[in-house]
Amino acid sequence: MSLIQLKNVSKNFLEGIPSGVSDVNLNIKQGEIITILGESGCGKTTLLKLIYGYLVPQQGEVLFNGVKIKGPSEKLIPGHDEMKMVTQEVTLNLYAKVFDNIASQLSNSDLQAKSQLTLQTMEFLRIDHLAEKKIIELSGGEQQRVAIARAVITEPKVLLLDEPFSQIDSILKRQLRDDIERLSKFLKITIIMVSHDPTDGLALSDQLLIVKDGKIIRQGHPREIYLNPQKAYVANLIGKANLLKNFSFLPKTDTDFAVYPHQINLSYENGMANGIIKSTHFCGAYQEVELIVESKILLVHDPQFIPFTNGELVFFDILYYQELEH
Ligand SMILES: Nc1ncnc2c1ncn2[C@@H]1O[C@H](COP(=O)(O)OP(=O)(O)OP(=O)(O)O)[C@@H](O)[C@H]1O
Repeated sequence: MSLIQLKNVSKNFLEGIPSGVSDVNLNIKQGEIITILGESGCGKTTLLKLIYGYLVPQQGEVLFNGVKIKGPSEKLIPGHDEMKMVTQEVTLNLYAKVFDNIASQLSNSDLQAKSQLTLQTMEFLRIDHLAEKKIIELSGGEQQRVAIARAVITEPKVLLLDEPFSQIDSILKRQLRDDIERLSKFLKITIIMVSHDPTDGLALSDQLLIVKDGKIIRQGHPREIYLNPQKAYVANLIGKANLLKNFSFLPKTDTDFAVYPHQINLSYENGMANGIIKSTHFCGAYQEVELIVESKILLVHDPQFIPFTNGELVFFDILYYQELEH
């Protein structure tokens, strides 16, 4: 059975103009990690707030364990009791210590147990060394972990994270990804997060939800969606894919194709077609090359770091591509 169900849920902020989300159907099982992906303004945060009970749908219903979720006007403190939401805004007490910020979520009925659980939670999120520091003295990434610790100390069934990776560098990202996985695995918390960076979602999630213009247009395992994106929007969102349409080197067909930048091979010697180098940028594991082909730009990831010069003629081969649906 689903832990959370959205049935034909719509929330429109502006009458007559599409905004928010419309006609969303969704089932989330306990213990899953879900990532909501989509371009800016497509309705990701609105979806999260509807699940939490911060917003009330104009149509349809949101159920938790089969029971309709109450909206903010029906509750003293808005938000479902068995869920916790961590947003990008700092909701911590900036001038209080880390320990106190986290412990404040627990009652004072057993002070020893309160202290012990706070310590355990800090250890789990690897912030115990920060216990005596004030929030204002922490980096954005450290504050993020404190906010998560504060959210999970009361053992919610669901943790909603709005852009958890937005403030942190790539090393901390790995650690936070690992923490999120451990929260899901060991504490069995269902995690629903919003991200604009597809790599976070691809690495972590049991399910990706791809949102466009307020609608879930695709839902499934990251691997399945990556290998068969079906739509240009999806392919571009999750892998910066090039849309292959009306190129002379393609077979004459009505079908459009998407090709990820690493699926194009560049060479000076030969290839299926040629193009002109527009730019190259070093990106660490590869160089990102913009290639002008028949007046359009193809984005290519070249792991060989061929020392191309702008304006040069080069050949390319497409190693593999994905067929798109109409
Ligand atoms: N309180 C509100 N009043 C009016 N319009 C709103 C409100 N909240 C959101 N919207 C509009 O609804 C749409 C979806 O907003 P939402 O914040 O859910 O998008 P998002 O996908 O999370 O965007 P981003 O990635 O930029 O945070 C946007 O067009 C936004 O302007």
